[in-house]
Amino acid sequence: MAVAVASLPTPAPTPPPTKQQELKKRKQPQPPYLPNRHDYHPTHPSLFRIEFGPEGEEFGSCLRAERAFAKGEILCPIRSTLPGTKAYSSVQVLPDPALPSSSRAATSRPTSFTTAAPASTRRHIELNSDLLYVNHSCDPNVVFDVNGREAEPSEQDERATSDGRWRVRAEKDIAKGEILTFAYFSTEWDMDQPFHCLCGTKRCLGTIQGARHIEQGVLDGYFVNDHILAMKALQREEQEQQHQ
Ligand SMILES: C[S@@+](CC[C@H](N)C(=O)[O-])C[C@H]1O[C@@H](n2cnc3c(N)ncnc32)[C@H](O)[C@@H]1O
Repeated sequence: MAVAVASLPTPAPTPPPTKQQELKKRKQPQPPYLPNRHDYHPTHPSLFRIEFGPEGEEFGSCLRAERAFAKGEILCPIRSTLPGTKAYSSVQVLPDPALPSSSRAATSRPTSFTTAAPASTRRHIELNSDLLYVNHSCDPNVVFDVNGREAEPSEQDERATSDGRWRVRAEKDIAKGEILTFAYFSTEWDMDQPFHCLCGTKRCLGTIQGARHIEQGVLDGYFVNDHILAMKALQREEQEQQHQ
């Protein structure tokens, strides 16, 4: 039976979705490392473990320290990573192609999580471990130092300190049970999925979009990786040229 359209109440206009709602609706690509909360085997059991958020709540999980760490201590090398593409789950380790072609500059960008780019040319990597669950904070307690090169898989010592190898380092004294956080803009130039930061610290910068959107003076207060510093220098040069 046909419904008389004129008899239907006029629907209230629907407000346009907020950016946050848009992001939530967007289908997330699945990172290669996705632990099963019901059968979880920590990748670094003596160092940290995932605290899973409420089931069904996207991004509600975090990583907690399993023991105390002293400021400056290496928590672990970053190794056994996989090639990635720009995504909420990946970490940028080389500059963007349009930006300075330093000796570490990459070739073309990988197009999927599993694209087999040689390690020396990967611009984004998937951590492929519980480190994926380190949230962002504007006052972080660890740094992801991805200067140099990936730590060797053969390194047996979880806390190897060899220079020039990627590692996670304590930025402050960390107590057992503390949530581990790093500043995402210390690795990311222009993030795939900006988000409204909920770190709740006095230093909170609000929306986190990557280093491209942060003043150098603010970045000066943080550990920032070389590829970000290089891109920041080029950005300044370009801005100066535009003002001439
Ligand atoms: C690599 S995941 C980190 C783990 C994530 N919490 C989870 O449960 O899968 C990165 C995403 O976590 C969320 N996130 C991380 N730090 C955050 C923060 N300080 N405030 C709000 N959301 C955050 C964002 O959605 C971000 O895109």
